[in-house]
Amino acid sequence: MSEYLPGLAGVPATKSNISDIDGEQGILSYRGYPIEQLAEHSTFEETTLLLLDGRLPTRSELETFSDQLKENRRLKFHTRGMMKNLPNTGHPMEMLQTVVASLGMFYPGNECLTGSDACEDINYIHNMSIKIIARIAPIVAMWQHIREGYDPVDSRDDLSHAENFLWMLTGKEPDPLLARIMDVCLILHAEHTINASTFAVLVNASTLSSPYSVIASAIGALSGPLHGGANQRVLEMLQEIGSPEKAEEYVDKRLANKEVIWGMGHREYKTKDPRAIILQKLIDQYMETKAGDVNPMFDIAKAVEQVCEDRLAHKGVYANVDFYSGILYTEMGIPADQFTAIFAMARAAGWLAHWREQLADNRIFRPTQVYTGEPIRKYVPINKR
Ligand SMILES: CC(=O)SCCNC(=O)CCNC(=O)[C@H](O)C(C)(C)COP(=O)(O)OP(=O)(O)OC[C@H]1O[C@@H](n2cnc3c(N)ncnc32)[C@H](O)[C@@H]1OP(=O)(O)O
Ligand SMILES: O=C([O-])CC(=O)C(=O)O
Repeated sequence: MSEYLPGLAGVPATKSNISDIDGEQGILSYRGYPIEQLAEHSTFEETTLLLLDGRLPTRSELETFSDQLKENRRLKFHTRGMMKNLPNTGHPMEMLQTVVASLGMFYPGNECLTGSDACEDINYIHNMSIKIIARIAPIVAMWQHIREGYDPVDSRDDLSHAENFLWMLTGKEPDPLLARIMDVCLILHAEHTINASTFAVLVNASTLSSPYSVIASAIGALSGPLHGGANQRVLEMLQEIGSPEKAEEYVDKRLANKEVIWGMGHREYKTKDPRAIILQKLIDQYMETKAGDVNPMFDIAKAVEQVCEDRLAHKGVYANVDFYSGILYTEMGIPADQFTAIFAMARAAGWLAHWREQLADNRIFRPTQVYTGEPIRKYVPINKR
C-alpha cells in the first residue's frame, strides 16, 4: 500500500497544463505566461480565454468572448427573487454557493445530468463556462444591494467585466485606476494549480455532475479561512491590531498560542507569493495617487509582515495572495465579508478550465484510505450494551 500523506502534501492528483508554480523561486505562470506579464499586459477577459482555451486569443476571438460575457450578465427574475428571499445576515460566500447551485434549476442546460454525451461536447463546455463566469460577478454585486434592502443596479454593456462589477456593486461610475486594479486582482486570482477548491472541482467533475454543482462545491471549499476565506480574516486582523506599533505583540501572542497569522504561509511557496508582491506594488502605486493619504491598514500590514519574516521565514512562511488584496478592495469601498466572493468571481475561470481538462480525460476520483477502526465484530443487541 502507498504511504499516507496528510493533506496529500506533495502527492500529484492530476496532470495539468493550465498553470504552474515554482515554489522555491516564487514563480507562477498561466499556460506558460508569467503572472507578472499577464498582470501588466492582459485583461481578465483575455486571461480567462487563455486559461480556457490554452492560448492567447486573437482580437476577434477576444471581442466575441467579451460580448458573450456581456450577453450573459443579466440574471433571470426568478434568480433575483430567490436572492431577495435569502436571509440578509448570510455570508456572501454562503449566498454565492446557494445561488450558483440553484442556477442549474433556473437555467436549463444540465445536459451532463441527463445522461447525454454533453460532457464530451466542447461547445457545451465552452458555453457553460461563459454563462457561469458571466453570472457570478453580478450575483456578488447584486447581493450587496439586496442584503441592504435595495434594488440591485442593472448591468451595463459598455463596461468590461471588472468595470461592470464595480458599477453594479457601488452604483457609481467606476474610477479608471481602481477598475484597472480590480481587473489585475481578477487576473491574479484566476488560477492556481490544484489548490483545495480546484481539487473539489476535479472530484466533483469526475462524477460528471453539472457544472453548477462543480462550481458550487468549489465555492464552498474556497470559503474556508485556510483557503480563500483568509482574505477577510486578514483585514479583520489588521483592524484588531489597530496600529503598526502593536504588530509585534499581536503576532507573538498568536504564535505563542499556536494560532496562525492570516495571509501567511502556503503549501507550495517557500518564498513570498508572487501575487502578494504584485498586490503590494499596486497598493504603493495607488497610494501615490492619493498624495500621502495612506490607508492605515497598509502600514499595519507591512509591520505584521516584517515581524512574521523575523519569526517565520526559517519555516518558509511568507505573505500569500490573501495578505494584501483586502487593502485594495477596501479602497474600492468593498466590505470585508465580500472579499472571498470576489476571489471566487476570478477563480471561476481557473475552475472551469480544470473542469474542461478533467472531462477531456476523465476517470472518477476514488482514492483509498488507511482504515484505523475496529476489526470485524459481532453486532450487540441494544438490551445487551
Ligand atoms: C488562497 C489561499 O488559499 S492562500 C492560503 C490562505 N490561508 C491562510 O492565509 C491561513 C494561514 N496559513 C495557513 O494556515 C497555512 O500556511 C496553509 C493552510 C496556507 C498551508 O498549510 P500547510 O501547507 O499544511 O502548512 P503547515 O501547517 O504544515 O505549516 C508548516 C509550518 O509553518 C507554520 N505556519 C504555516 N502557516 C503559518 C501561519 N500563517 N502562521 C504561523 N505559522 C504558520 C506551521 O505552524 C508549521 O510549523 P511547524 O513546522 O513548527 O509545525
Ligand atoms: O494554491 C493554494 O493552495 C492556495 C492558493 O494560493 C490559491 O488557490 O490561490
